Amino acid sequence: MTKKRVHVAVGVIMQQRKIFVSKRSEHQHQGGLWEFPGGKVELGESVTDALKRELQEEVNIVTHKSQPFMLIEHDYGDKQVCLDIHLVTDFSGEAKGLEGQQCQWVEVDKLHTLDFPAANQGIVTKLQAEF
Ligand SMILES: Nc1nc2c([nH]c(=O)n2[C@H]2C[C@H](O)[C@@H](COP(=O)(O)OP(=O)(O)OP(=O)(O)O)O2)c(=O)[nH]1
Ligand SMILES: [Mg+2]
Repeated sequence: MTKKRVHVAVGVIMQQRKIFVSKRSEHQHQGGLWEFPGGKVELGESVTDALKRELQEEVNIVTHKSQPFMLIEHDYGDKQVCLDIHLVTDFSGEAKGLEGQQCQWVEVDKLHTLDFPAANQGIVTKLQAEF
């Protein structure tokens, strides 16, 4: 059986050494864990466009500037993900959860204290090494 493989645009929204994270709802894949907002890249859509669309839909911000940060391939067993992670360095609007999800700004130094999906370990390590 071929496993589902999804390409996900993920945004690390950073402002003054703090990063905006949201909690995945219990019924979602990897539910109840913290995440960097984002979602699936749709057919025919660029990663940048997907990122912009997802961040607007999920956390209310309009992305003005983003740059590629890292790419992570991870196999959860039931699902294979390719996380296309981008740093969002310029945006407008107040970041807040538009889908009822819990959200918070967290200091880079404290990221490791939150529970993230396994695929995110590398992101946390790289962010703490670089910022
Ligand atoms: N957005 C996001 N997804 C992550 C992270 N880490 C991680 O393993 N994932 C996985 C969980 C999901 O399997 C997948 C993202 O799918 P999603 O549920 O956000 O997709 P979506 O926003 O398009 O939502 P939907 O179509 O399912 O309603 O990537 C992360 O930091 N952020
Ligand atoms: Mg999403």
